[in-house]
Amino acid sequence: MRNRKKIAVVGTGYVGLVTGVALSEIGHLVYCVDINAEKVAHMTKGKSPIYEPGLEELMIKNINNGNLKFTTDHQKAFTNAEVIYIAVGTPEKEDGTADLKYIENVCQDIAFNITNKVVVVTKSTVPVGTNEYIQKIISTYTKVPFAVVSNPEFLREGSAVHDTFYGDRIIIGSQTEEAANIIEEINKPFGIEIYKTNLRSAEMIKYASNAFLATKISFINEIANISGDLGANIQEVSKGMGFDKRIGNTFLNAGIGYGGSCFPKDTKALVQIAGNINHEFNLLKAVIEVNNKQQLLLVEKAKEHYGSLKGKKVALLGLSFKPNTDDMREAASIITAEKLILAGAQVIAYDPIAIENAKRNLPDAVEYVNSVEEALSNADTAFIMTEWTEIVTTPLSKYHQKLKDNVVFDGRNCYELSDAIRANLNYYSIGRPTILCEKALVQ
Ligand SMILES: NC(=O)c1ccc[n+]([C@@H]2O[C@H](COP(=O)([O-])OP(=O)(O)OC[C@H]3O[C@@H](n4cnc5c(N)ncnc54)[C@H](O)[C@@H]3O)[C@@H](O)[C@H]2O)c1
Ligand SMILES: O=c1ccn([C@@H]2O[C@H](COP(=O)(O)OP(=O)(O)O[C@H]3O[C@H](CO)[C@@H](O)[C@H](O)[C@H]3O)[C@@H](O)[C@H]2O)c(=O)[nH]1
Repeated sequence: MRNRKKIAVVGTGYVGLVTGVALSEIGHLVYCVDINAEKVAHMTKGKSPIYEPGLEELMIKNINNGNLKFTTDHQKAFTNAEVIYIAVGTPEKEDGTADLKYIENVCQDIAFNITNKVVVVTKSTVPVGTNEYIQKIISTYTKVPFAVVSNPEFLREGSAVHDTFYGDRIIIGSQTEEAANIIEEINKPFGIEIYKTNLRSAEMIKYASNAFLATKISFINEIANISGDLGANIQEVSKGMGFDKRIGNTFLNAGIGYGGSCFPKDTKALVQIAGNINHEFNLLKAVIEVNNKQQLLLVEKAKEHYGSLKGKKVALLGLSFKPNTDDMREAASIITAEKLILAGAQVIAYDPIAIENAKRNLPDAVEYVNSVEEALSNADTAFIMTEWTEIVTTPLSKYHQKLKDNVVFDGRNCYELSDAIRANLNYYSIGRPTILCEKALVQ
Protein backbone atom coordinates (compact mmCIF):
# COMPACT_ATOMS: atom_id res chain seq x y z
CA MET A 1 0.00 0.00 0.00
CA ARG A 2 1.19 3.53 -0.84
CA ASN A 3 1.51 5.72 2.26
CA ARG A 4 1.40 2.70 4.59
CA LYS A 5 2.21 4.03 8.05
CA LYS A 6 3.14 2.50 11.35
CA ILE A 7 0.29 3.53 13.64
CA ALA A 8 -0.07 2.89 17.36
CA VAL A 9 -3.47 2.77 19.06
CA VAL A 10 -3.44 3.10 22.86
CA GLY A 11 -6.32 1.38 24.64
CA THR A 12 -8.19 -1.55 23.13
CA GLY A 13 -11.73 -0.95 24.35
CA TYR A 14 -14.71 -0.47 22.06
CA VAL A 15 -13.09 2.54 20.39
CA GLY A 16 -9.41 1.58 20.33
CA LEU A 17 -9.86 -1.99 19.13
CA VAL A 18 -12.32 -1.05 16.39
CA THR A 19 -10.10 1.87 15.29
CA GLY A 20 -7.01 -0.33 15.23
CA VAL A 21 -8.73 -3.07 13.28
CA ALA A 22 -10.18 -0.58 10.77
CA LEU A 23 -6.81 1.10 10.20
CA SER A 24 -5.18 -2.28 9.65
CA GLU A 25 -7.97 -3.22 7.24
CA ILE A 26 -7.17 -0.20 5.03
CA GLY A 27 -3.54 -1.32 4.90
CA HIS A 28 -1.61 0.31 7.73
CA LEU A 29 0.69 -1.50 10.14
CA VAL A 30 -1.11 -1.10 13.45
CA TYR A 31 0.18 -1.80 16.95
CA CYS A 32 -2.61 -1.88 19.51
CA VAL A 33 -1.23 -1.38 23.00
CA ASP A 34 -3.07 -2.02 26.26
CA ILE A 35 -1.97 -2.26 29.90
CA ASN A 36 -4.29 -5.23 30.43
CA ALA A 37 -2.02 -8.22 29.73
CA GLU A 38 -4.85 -10.75 29.84
CA LYS A 39 -6.76 -8.82 27.18
CA VAL A 40 -3.65 -8.55 24.99
CA ALA A 41 -2.96 -12.29 25.23
CA HIS A 42 -6.57 -12.96 24.23
CA MET A 43 -6.46 -10.57 21.26
CA THR A 44 -3.13 -11.93 20.04
CA LYS A 45 -4.94 -15.26 19.58
CA GLY A 46 -7.57 -13.53 17.44
CA LYS A 47 -10.20 -13.38 20.18
CA SER A 48 -12.11 -10.15 20.69
CA PRO A 49 -12.54 -9.21 24.35
CA ILE A 50 -15.82 -7.46 23.50
CA TYR A 51 -18.93 -8.63 21.65
CA GLU A 52 -19.12 -6.50 18.52
CA PRO A 53 -20.64 -7.90 15.31
CA GLY A 54 -18.07 -8.37 12.51
CA LEU A 55 -15.07 -7.37 14.62
CA GLU A 56 -13.42 -10.73 15.26
CA GLU A 57 -13.44 -11.71 11.57
CA LEU A 58 -11.58 -8.53 10.62
CA MET A 59 -9.19 -8.96 13.55
CA ILE A 60 -8.23 -12.47 12.47
CA LYS A 61 -7.83 -11.44 8.82
CA ASN A 62 -5.44 -8.60 9.69
CA ILE A 63 -3.49 -10.52 12.33
CA ASN A 64 -2.90 -13.19 9.68
CA ASN A 65 -1.77 -10.74 6.97
CA GLY A 66 0.64 -9.07 9.42
CA ASN A 67 -1.11 -5.67 9.57
CA LEU A 68 -2.35 -5.97 13.15
CA LYS A 69 -0.28 -6.55 16.30
CA PHE A 70 -1.12 -6.46 19.99
CA THR A 71 1.27 -5.63 22.80
CA THR A 72 1.54 -4.39 26.38
CA ASP A 73 4.82 -2.69 25.52
CA HIS A 74 4.39 1.03 24.77
CA GLN A 75 7.98 1.29 23.57
CA LYS A 76 7.49 -1.41 20.97
CA ALA A 77 4.28 0.23 19.77
CA PHE A 78 5.64 3.79 19.65
CA THR A 79 9.12 3.22 18.19
CA ASN A 80 9.05 4.64 14.64
CA ALA A 81 5.29 5.23 14.81
CA GLU A 82 4.15 8.19 12.69
CA VAL A 83 0.74 8.45 14.30
CA ILE A 84 -0.48 7.53 17.78
CA TYR A 85 -4.19 7.30 18.56
CA ILE A 86 -5.28 7.75 22.18
CA ALA A 87 -8.41 5.67 22.89
CA VAL A 88 -8.34 5.11 26.65
CA GLY A 89 -11.35 5.61 28.91
CA THR A 90 -12.44 8.97 30.33
CA PRO A 91 -14.90 7.76 32.99
CA GLU A 92 -16.87 10.07 35.22
CA LYS A 93 -15.64 11.10 38.64
CA GLU A 94 -18.05 11.29 41.55
CA ASP A 95 -18.83 14.95 40.81
CA GLY A 96 -19.63 14.15 37.14
CA THR A 97 -16.43 15.60 35.68
CA ALA A 98 -14.39 13.50 33.25
CA ASP A 99 -11.52 11.65 34.89
CA LEU A 100 -8.39 12.30 32.82
CA LYS A 101 -6.04 10.02 34.76
CA TYR A 102 -5.74 7.44 31.95
CA ILE A 103 -5.11 10.21 29.42
CA GLU A 104 -2.41 11.72 31.66
CA ASN A 105 -0.69 8.33 31.99
CA VAL A 106 -0.75 7.81 28.22
CA CYS A 107 0.80 11.25 27.68
CA GLN A 108 3.74 10.18 29.81
CA ASP A 109 3.93 6.82 28.02
CA ILE A 110 4.08 8.75 24.75
CA ALA A 111 6.63 11.31 25.88
CA PHE A 112 9.02 8.65 27.21
CA ASN A 113 8.81 6.37 24.19
CA ILE A 114 8.47 8.31 20.94
CA THR A 115 11.52 8.26 18.72
CA ASN A 116 10.57 10.51 15.82
CA LYS A 117 8.14 13.22 14.71
CA VAL A 118 4.63 11.99 15.41
CA VAL A 119 0.99 13.09 15.30
CA VAL A 120 -0.92 12.30 18.52
CA VAL A 121 -4.61 11.85 17.78
CA THR A 122 -7.17 11.95 20.59
CA LYS A 123 -10.13 9.62 19.93
CA SER A 124 -11.24 9.53 23.56
CA THR A 125 -14.03 11.92 24.51
CA VAL A 126 -12.32 14.73 26.41
CA PRO A 127 -13.46 18.10 27.83
CA VAL A 128 -12.86 21.21 25.76
CA GLY A 129 -9.25 22.29 26.21
CA THR A 130 -7.90 18.80 26.99
CA ASN A 131 -5.91 18.46 23.75
CA GLU A 132 -3.95 21.56 24.73
CA TYR A 133 -3.38 19.95 28.14
CA ILE A 134 -2.19 16.79 26.36
CA GLN A 135 0.22 18.91 24.33
CA LYS A 136 1.53 20.49 27.52
CA ILE A 137 2.10 17.19 29.37
CA ILE A 138 3.89 15.52 26.46
CA SER A 139 6.13 18.53 25.78
CA THR A 140 7.12 18.63 29.46
CA TYR A 141 8.87 15.27 29.08
CA THR A 142 10.23 15.15 25.52
CA LYS A 143 12.04 17.22 22.93
CA VAL A 144 10.86 14.99 20.06
CA PRO A 145 8.58 17.08 17.81
CA PHE A 146 4.88 16.17 17.79
CA ALA A 147 1.48 17.66 16.97
CA VAL A 148 -1.87 17.01 18.63
CA VAL A 149 -5.11 16.37 16.71
CA SER A 150 -8.62 15.93 18.07
CA ASN A 151 -10.50 13.25 16.15
CA PRO A 152 -13.55 12.37 18.28
CA GLU A 153 -15.27 9.05 17.76
CA PHE A 154 -18.96 8.69 16.90
CA LEU A 155 -19.36 4.91 16.62
CA ARG A 156 -22.24 3.18 18.39
CA GLU A 157 -21.74 -0.06 20.27
CA GLY A 158 -23.35 -3.00 18.54
CA SER A 159 -22.69 -1.49 15.12
CA ALA A 160 -19.17 -0.17 15.73
CA VAL A 161 -17.54 -1.81 12.71
CA HIS A 162 -20.28 -0.67 10.36
CA ASP A 163 -20.19 2.87 11.79
CA THR A 164 -16.43 3.09 11.31
CA PHE A 165 -16.67 2.29 7.62
CA TYR A 166 -19.98 4.07 6.94
CA GLY A 167 -20.12 6.91 9.51
CA ASP A 168 -21.77 10.27 8.82
CA ARG A 169 -18.67 12.44 9.30
CA ILE A 170 -15.08 12.49 10.46
CA ILE A 171 -14.10 15.50 12.56
CA ILE A 172 -10.47 16.59 12.54
CA GLY A 173 -9.55 19.37 14.96
CA SER A 174 -6.03 20.71 14.76
CA GLN A 175 -3.83 23.72 15.39
CA THR A 176 -1.64 22.97 12.38
CA GLU A 177 -2.61 22.34 8.79
CA GLU A 178 0.21 19.84 8.38
CA ALA A 179 -1.07 17.55 11.15
CA ALA A 180 -4.70 17.90 9.99
CA ASN A 181 -3.67 16.91 6.47
CA ILE A 182 -1.83 13.79 7.68
CA ILE A 183 -4.95 12.61 9.52
CA GLU A 184 -7.16 13.56 6.59
CA GLU A 185 -5.02 11.40 4.26
CA ILE A 186 -5.30 8.45 6.65
CA ASN A 187 -9.09 8.79 6.71
CA LYS A 188 -9.72 9.31 2.99
CA PRO A 189 -10.04 5.59 2.15
CA PHE A 190 -13.14 5.40 4.39
CA GLY A 191 -14.89 7.71 1.90
CA ILE A 192 -16.69 9.56 4.70
CA GLU A 193 -17.17 13.34 4.73
CA ILE A 194 -14.32 15.05 6.58
CA TYR A 195 -14.79 18.33 8.41
CA LYS A 196 -11.73 20.18 9.73
CA THR A 197 -12.05 22.52 12.71
CA ASN A 198 -9.93 23.99 15.46
CA LEU A 199 -9.05 21.77 18.41
CA ARG A 200 -11.66 23.10 20.80
CA SER A 201 -14.51 22.99 18.28
CA ALA A 202 -13.77 19.32 17.59
CA GLU A 203 -13.86 18.55 21.32
CA MET A 204 -17.15 20.44 21.67
CA ILE A 205 -18.73 18.76 18.60
CA LYS A 206 -18.45 15.41 20.38
CA TYR A 207 -20.13 16.54 23.63
CA ALA A 208 -22.73 18.62 21.80
CA SER A 209 -23.67 15.66 19.55
CA ASN A 210 -24.12 13.27 22.47
CA ALA A 211 -26.00 15.86 24.51
CA PHE A 212 -28.31 16.59 21.58
CA LEU A 213 -29.08 12.89 21.03
CA ALA A 214 -29.71 12.42 24.77
CA THR A 215 -32.02 15.45 24.65
CA LYS A 216 -33.95 13.93 21.76
CA ILE A 217 -34.46 10.74 23.80
CA SER A 218 -35.55 12.52 26.99
CA PHE A 219 -37.85 14.75 24.97
CA ILE A 220 -39.62 11.85 23.28
CA ASN A 221 -39.81 10.02 26.62
CA GLU A 222 -41.58 13.02 28.16
CA ILE A 223 -44.00 13.11 25.24
CA ALA A 224 -44.50 9.35 25.78
CA ASN A 225 -45.17 9.87 29.47
CA ILE A 226 -48.17 12.04 28.67
CA SER A 227 -49.28 10.27 25.47
CA GLY A 228 -50.35 6.94 26.98
CA ASP A 229 -52.76 8.50 29.49
CA LEU A 230 -54.13 10.87 26.85
CA GLY A 231 -54.94 7.99 24.53
CA ALA A 232 -52.21 8.81 21.99
CA ASN A 233 -49.74 6.18 20.80
CA ILE A 234 -46.11 7.35 21.00
CA GLN A 235 -45.06 5.24 18.02
CA GLU A 236 -47.58 7.05 15.83
CA VAL A 237 -46.53 10.37 17.36
CA SER A 238 -42.79 9.72 16.68
CA LYS A 239 -43.48 8.60 13.16
CA GLY A 240 -45.67 11.59 12.50
CA MET A 241 -43.02 13.97 13.87
CA GLY A 242 -40.26 12.25 11.93
CA PHE A 243 -41.72 13.08 8.52
CA ASP A 244 -40.53 16.63 9.17
CA LYS A 245 -36.95 16.63 7.87
CA ARG A 246 -36.01 19.31 10.39
CA ILE A 247 -36.86 16.86 13.17
CA GLY A 248 -35.67 13.67 11.49
CA ASN A 249 -37.09 10.17 11.93
CA THR A 250 -34.33 8.59 14.02
CA PHE A 251 -33.62 8.58 17.73
CA LEU A 252 -37.26 9.10 18.61
CA ASN A 253 -37.87 5.69 20.17
CA ALA A 254 -39.46 6.12 23.56
CA GLY A 255 -38.40 3.60 26.19
CA ILE A 256 -36.93 3.16 29.63
CA GLY A 257 -34.28 5.79 29.00
CA TYR A 258 -30.77 5.90 27.64
CA GLY A 259 -27.87 3.98 29.18
CA GLY A 260 -24.42 2.97 28.03
CA SER A 261 -20.90 4.17 28.50
CA CYS A 262 -21.39 7.54 26.80
CA PHE A 263 -24.66 9.47 27.12
CA PRO A 264 -24.92 9.30 30.93
CA LYS A 265 -21.30 10.30 31.53
CA ASP A 266 -20.95 12.80 28.68
CA THR A 267 -24.14 14.71 29.57
CA LYS A 268 -22.93 15.04 33.16
CA ALA A 269 -19.47 16.09 32.00
CA LEU A 270 -20.93 18.80 29.73
CA VAL A 271 -22.95 20.20 32.65
CA GLN A 272 -19.65 20.43 34.55
CA ILE A 273 -17.77 21.92 31.59
CA ALA A 274 -20.45 24.65 31.36
CA GLY A 275 -20.28 25.12 35.12
CA ASN A 276 -16.56 25.82 34.87
CA ILE A 277 -17.38 28.99 32.97
CA ASN A 278 -20.32 29.77 35.31
CA HIS A 279 -23.05 28.63 32.93
CA GLU A 280 -25.98 26.66 34.35
CA PHE A 281 -26.86 24.20 31.59
CA ASN A 282 -30.48 23.87 32.78
CA LEU A 283 -31.73 22.11 29.66
CA LEU A 284 -29.16 19.35 29.97
CA LYS A 285 -29.76 19.01 33.70
CA ALA A 286 -33.44 18.38 32.92
CA VAL A 287 -32.50 15.82 30.25
CA ILE A 288 -30.51 13.89 32.86
CA GLU A 289 -33.25 14.12 35.47
CA VAL A 290 -35.90 12.91 33.00
CA ASN A 291 -33.68 9.96 32.13
CA ASN A 292 -33.06 9.03 35.76
CA LYS A 293 -36.81 8.91 36.35
CA GLN A 294 -37.47 7.07 33.09
CA GLN A 295 -35.23 4.18 34.13
CA LEU A 296 -37.55 3.56 37.11
CA LEU A 297 -40.74 3.55 35.06
CA LEU A 298 -41.35 -0.20 34.69
CA VAL A 299 -40.95 -0.83 38.42
CA GLU A 300 -43.42 1.97 39.11
CA LYS A 301 -45.93 0.59 36.63
CA ALA A 302 -45.57 -2.86 38.20
CA LYS A 303 -46.07 -1.48 41.71
CA GLU A 304 -49.21 0.30 40.56
CA HIS A 305 -50.51 -2.88 38.93
CA TYR A 306 -49.79 -5.22 41.82
CA GLY A 307 -49.89 -2.96 44.87
CA SER A 308 -46.95 -4.90 46.31
CA LEU A 309 -44.18 -6.77 44.48
CA LYS A 310 -43.31 -8.88 47.50
CA GLY A 311 -42.73 -12.48 46.46
CA LYS A 312 -43.34 -11.78 42.75
CA LYS A 313 -41.09 -13.61 40.32
CA VAL A 314 -40.00 -11.26 37.54
CA ALA A 315 -38.41 -12.42 34.27
CA LEU A 316 -35.95 -9.64 33.36
CA LEU A 317 -35.43 -9.94 29.59
CA GLY A 318 -32.39 -8.24 28.02
CA LEU A 319 -29.72 -6.95 30.36
CA SER A 320 -27.22 -4.96 28.24
CA PHE A 321 -27.91 -1.23 27.73
CA LYS A 322 -28.95 -1.89 24.12
CA PRO A 323 -29.06 -4.90 21.77
CA ASN A 324 -26.00 -6.39 20.04
CA THR A 325 -23.55 -5.50 22.79
CA ASP A 326 -22.36 -7.15 26.01
CA ASP A 327 -21.80 -3.74 27.61
CA MET A 328 -23.62 -3.30 30.91
CA ARG A 329 -22.42 0.22 31.68
CA GLU A 330 -25.38 2.29 32.98
CA ALA A 331 -27.87 -0.30 31.68
CA ALA A 332 -31.43 0.29 32.91
CA SER A 333 -31.51 -3.38 33.96
CA ILE A 334 -29.16 -2.57 36.86
CA ILE A 335 -31.36 -0.05 38.63
CA THR A 336 -34.49 -2.06 37.74
CA ALA A 337 -33.09 -5.25 39.29
CA GLU A 338 -32.00 -3.32 42.40
CA LYS A 339 -35.44 -1.75 42.85
CA LEU A 340 -37.26 -5.05 42.25
CA ILE A 341 -35.18 -6.83 44.86
CA LEU A 342 -35.61 -3.95 47.29
CA ALA A 343 -39.39 -4.32 46.81
CA GLY A 344 -39.17 -8.01 47.75
CA ALA A 345 -39.42 -9.46 44.23
CA GLN A 346 -37.33 -12.31 42.84
CA VAL A 347 -35.48 -11.61 39.58
CA ILE A 348 -34.88 -14.26 36.91
CA ALA A 349 -32.66 -12.70 34.28
CA TYR A 350 -31.83 -13.57 30.70
CA ASP A 351 -29.68 -11.96 28.00
CA PRO A 352 -28.34 -13.59 24.82
CA ILE A 353 -24.79 -12.24 25.32
CA ALA A 354 -24.33 -10.07 28.42
CA ILE A 355 -24.92 -12.53 31.29
CA GLU A 356 -21.26 -12.80 32.32
CA ASN A 357 -20.92 -9.00 32.50
CA ALA A 358 -24.33 -8.73 34.15
CA LYS A 359 -23.19 -10.96 37.01
CA ARG A 360 -20.65 -8.28 37.90
CA ASN A 361 -23.25 -5.49 37.80
CA LEU A 362 -26.59 -6.82 39.04
CA PRO A 363 -27.38 -7.66 42.69
CA ASP A 364 -26.16 -11.09 43.85
CA ALA A 365 -29.73 -12.24 44.46
CA VAL A 366 -30.50 -12.26 40.71
CA GLU A 367 -30.84 -15.74 39.15
CA TYR A 368 -29.76 -16.33 35.55
CA VAL A 369 -31.31 -18.67 33.01
CA ASN A 370 -30.42 -19.75 29.47
CA SER A 371 -33.39 -18.71 27.36
CA VAL A 372 -36.39 -16.41 27.16
CA GLU A 373 -38.63 -19.44 27.51
CA GLU A 374 -36.88 -20.62 30.69
CA ALA A 375 -37.21 -17.15 32.21
CA LEU A 376 -40.93 -16.99 31.37
CA SER A 377 -41.59 -20.51 32.64
CA ASN A 378 -40.30 -19.59 36.07
CA ALA A 379 -41.96 -16.20 36.41
CA ASP A 380 -45.21 -14.45 37.31
CA THR A 381 -44.53 -11.45 35.09
CA ALA A 382 -41.96 -10.21 32.56
CA PHE A 383 -40.04 -6.96 32.18
CA ILE A 384 -38.62 -6.33 28.68
CA MET A 385 -35.49 -4.20 29.08
CA THR A 386 -33.60 -4.57 25.77
CA GLU A 387 -34.96 -5.16 22.28
CA TRP A 388 -32.70 -8.07 21.30
CA THR A 389 -34.01 -9.81 18.14
CA GLU A 390 -34.42 -13.03 20.14
CA ILE A 391 -36.70 -11.19 22.55
CA VAL A 392 -38.80 -9.22 20.04
CA THR A 393 -39.37 -12.34 17.95
CA THR A 394 -40.74 -14.29 20.90
CA PRO A 395 -44.49 -14.43 20.19
CA LEU A 396 -46.74 -12.87 22.80
CA SER A 397 -48.63 -16.16 22.96
CA LYS A 398 -45.54 -17.59 24.74
CA TYR A 399 -45.87 -14.97 27.47
CA HIS A 400 -49.55 -15.81 27.78
CA GLN A 401 -48.79 -19.52 27.99
CA LYS A 402 -45.93 -19.33 30.48
CA LEU A 403 -46.35 -16.35 32.81
CA LYS A 404 -48.41 -17.18 35.90
CA ASP A 405 -49.96 -13.70 36.14
CA ASN A 406 -50.20 -13.04 32.39
CA VAL A 407 -48.70 -9.54 32.74
CA VAL A 408 -45.93 -8.01 30.62
CA PHE A 409 -44.14 -4.69 31.22
CA ASP A 410 -42.46 -3.77 27.94
CA GLY A 411 -39.81 -1.04 28.31
CA ARG A 412 -38.98 -0.97 24.58
CA ASN A 413 -42.37 -1.10 22.86
CA CYS A 414 -41.43 -4.35 21.15
CA TYR A 415 -44.97 -5.45 20.28
CA GLU A 416 -48.05 -4.04 18.57
CA LEU A 417 -50.95 -3.33 20.91
CA SER A 418 -53.22 -5.34 18.61
CA ASP A 419 -50.98 -8.39 19.15
CA ALA A 420 -51.25 -7.97 22.92
CA ILE A 421 -55.04 -7.85 22.66
CA ARG A 422 -55.01 -10.93 20.44
CA ALA A 423 -52.72 -12.78 22.88
CA ASN A 424 -55.12 -11.96 25.72
CA LEU A 425 -52.38 -10.38 27.80
CA ASN A 426 -52.14 -7.61 30.35
CA TYR A 427 -49.66 -5.44 28.54
CA TYR A 428 -47.99 -2.26 29.77
CA SER A 429 -45.66 -0.35 27.45
CA ILE A 430 -44.19 3.15 27.14
CA GLY A 431 -46.37 6.02 25.90
CA ARG A 432 -49.17 3.77 24.67
CA PRO A 433 -52.51 2.86 26.21
CA THR A 434 -52.32 -0.08 28.62
CA ILE A 435 -54.02 -3.28 27.52
CA LEU A 436 -55.90 -4.95 30.34
CA CYS A 437 -57.63 -8.12 29.23
CA GLU A 438 -60.58 -9.55 31.08
CA LYS A 439 -59.15 -13.00 31.59
CA ALA A 440 -55.86 -11.69 32.99
CA LEU A 441 -55.21 -12.11 36.66
CA VAL A 442 -55.10 -8.62 38.19
CA GLN A 443 -54.22 -8.72 41.85
N1 LIG B 1 -17.67 2.94 23.87
C1 LIG B 1 -18.12 3.71 22.90
O1 LIG B 1 -19.07 3.36 22.21
C2 LIG B 1 -17.49 5.04 22.61
C3 LIG B 1 -17.82 5.72 21.43
C4 LIG B 1 -17.24 6.98 21.18
C5 LIG B 1 -16.32 7.51 22.07
N2 LIG B 1 -16.01 6.82 23.20
C6 LIG B 1 -14.98 7.38 24.09
O2 LIG B 1 -13.76 6.69 23.78
C7 LIG B 1 -12.98 6.48 24.98
C8 LIG B 1 -12.72 5.00 25.18
O3 LIG B 1 -13.94 4.37 25.42
P1 LIG B 1 -14.06 2.77 25.43
O4 LIG B 1 -15.48 2.44 25.73
O5 LIG B 1 -13.42 2.21 24.21
O6 LIG B 1 -13.13 2.44 26.71
P2 LIG B 1 -12.86 1.06 27.45
O7 LIG B 1 -12.97 1.34 28.89
O8 LIG B 1 -13.69 -0.02 26.84
O9 LIG B 1 -11.33 0.74 27.08
C9 LIG B 1 -10.24 1.51 27.47
C10 LIG B 1 -8.98 0.64 27.41
O10 LIG B 1 -7.83 1.46 27.66
C11 LIG B 1 -6.86 0.68 28.36
N3 LIG B 1 -5.86 1.57 28.98
C12 LIG B 1 -5.98 2.41 30.05
N4 LIG B 1 -4.82 3.06 30.27
C13 LIG B 1 -3.93 2.65 29.33
C14 LIG B 1 -2.57 2.96 29.04
N5 LIG B 1 -1.87 3.84 29.76
N6 LIG B 1 -1.98 2.33 28.00
C15 LIG B 1 -2.66 1.42 27.26
N7 LIG B 1 -3.94 1.10 27.49
C16 LIG B 1 -4.58 1.70 28.51
C17 LIG B 1 -7.71 -0.11 29.33
O11 LIG B 1 -7.03 -1.25 29.82
C18 LIG B 1 -8.93 -0.48 28.44
O12 LIG B 1 -8.72 -1.72 27.77
C19 LIG B 1 -13.78 7.17 26.09
O13 LIG B 1 -13.33 8.50 26.21
C20 LIG B 1 -15.20 7.16 25.57
O14 LIG B 1 -15.98 8.20 26.11
C21 LIG B 1 -16.55 5.60 23.48
O1 LIG C 1 -34.39 6.39 19.95
C1 LIG C 1 -33.63 5.95 20.82
C2 LIG C 1 -32.25 5.69 20.60
C3 LIG C 1 -31.46 5.20 21.63
N1 LIG C 1 -32.01 4.99 22.85
C4 LIG C 1 -31.14 4.50 23.97
O2 LIG C 1 -29.99 5.33 24.04
C5 LIG C 1 -28.86 4.60 24.51
C6 LIG C 1 -27.67 4.81 23.59
O3 LIG C 1 -27.92 4.23 22.33
P1 LIG C 1 -26.95 4.42 21.08
O4 LIG C 1 -26.72 5.86 20.86
O5 LIG C 1 -27.48 3.62 19.98
O6 LIG C 1 -25.64 3.68 21.60
P2 LIG C 1 -24.17 4.11 22.06
O7 LIG C 1 -23.30 2.98 21.68
O8 LIG C 1 -24.20 4.55 23.48
O9 LIG C 1 -23.76 5.37 21.11
C7 LIG C 1 -23.83 6.72 21.54
O10 LIG C 1 -22.69 7.08 22.30
C8 LIG C 1 -21.44 6.89 21.61
C9 LIG C 1 -20.33 7.20 22.60
O11 LIG C 1 -20.05 8.55 22.69
C10 LIG C 1 -21.41 7.77 20.37
O12 LIG C 1 -20.17 7.59 19.70
C11 LIG C 1 -22.59 7.44 19.46
O13 LIG C 1 -22.59 8.31 18.34
C12 LIG C 1 -23.88 7.59 20.26
O14 LIG C 1 -25.01 7.20 19.47
C13 LIG C 1 -29.32 3.13 24.59
O15 LIG C 1 -29.62 2.83 25.93
C14 LIG C 1 -30.59 3.10 23.74
O16 LIG C 1 -31.50 2.12 24.18
C15 LIG C 1 -33.36 5.23 23.09
O17 LIG C 1 -33.85 5.04 24.21
N2 LIG C 1 -34.14 5.71 22.06
